Amino acid sequence: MSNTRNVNNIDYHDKAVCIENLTVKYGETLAIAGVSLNVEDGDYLGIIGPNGGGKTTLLKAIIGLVPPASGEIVIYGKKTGKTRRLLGYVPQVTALDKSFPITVHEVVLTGMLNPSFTLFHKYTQSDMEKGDELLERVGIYNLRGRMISELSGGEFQKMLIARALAVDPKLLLLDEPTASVDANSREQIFSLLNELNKSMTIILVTHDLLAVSSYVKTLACLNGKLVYHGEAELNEDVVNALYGCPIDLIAHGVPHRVLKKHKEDE
Ligand SMILES: Nc1ncnc2c1ncn2[C@@H]1O[C@H](COP(=O)(O)OP(=O)(O)OP(=O)(O)O)[C@@H](O)[C@H]1O
Repeated sequence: MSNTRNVNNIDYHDKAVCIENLTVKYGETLAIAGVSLNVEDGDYLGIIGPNGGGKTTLLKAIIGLVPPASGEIVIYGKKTGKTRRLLGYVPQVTALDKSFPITVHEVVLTGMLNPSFTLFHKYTQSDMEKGDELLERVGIYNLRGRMISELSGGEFQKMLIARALAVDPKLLLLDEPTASVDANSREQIFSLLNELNKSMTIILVTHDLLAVSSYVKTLACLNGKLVYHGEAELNEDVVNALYGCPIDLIAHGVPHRVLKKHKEDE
């Protein structure tokens, strides 16, 4: 993938994400191995898999936060490192300090900063207005002056989505945006993501298997390597390869048990 057209004559500008044979290590720990994955422009991809399966690592590699040990990633025809203005990122909330003394509006404004900003950066009036518009868009304008320590889980996630939208991304990446949110906020977040998907590609890492069939367009299953990539309806073999145990899923909006019970459960 040294240029934007490979031997198969695929134009990488047409794709949101092209990942070829990606391996990422942390020291001696192999986090993901040999992952190849193409994401179409306009897709809404869900990534699922067990704890430690490499989901967060894959997102971080796409963003350029962790370097590949081998393999290549191209985002809308650009190599990682040159894609900042294309990407919006909603990290796992556990990676953030909720006690930091900052308001909701101020957090959203930080999404507009580029890496060369100084401590004395002054936002313009249009930055301030854009911050307000983004808060309106995610439905929490009324909370603009509130300290982030005083937000519910759902409000916090909506604020992070607003911040990620500050660069007007073509690709929005979210790491478990419905973790620790109530059922009502969960619905609101998925409805917001559906709306956003009309104008941007979305990649969503989730443990929320209920969301998988109901909301996303395509699905990738990661357990160190890519076990499955395709339509958003799982079959027994894939779930078994991923989790190796019975698990509740929603298919066509109807809860059912995808795998047979373990012998000891009977
Ligand atoms: N900073 C790090 N240093 C060392 N090892 C790491 C680091 N981050 C992740 N790992 C390891 O890499 C592997 C993949 O982790 P990763 O967080 O990507 O998985 P995940 O699928 O997102 O897990 P979870 O569902 O629990 O969030 C795990 O073995 C993890 O322990």
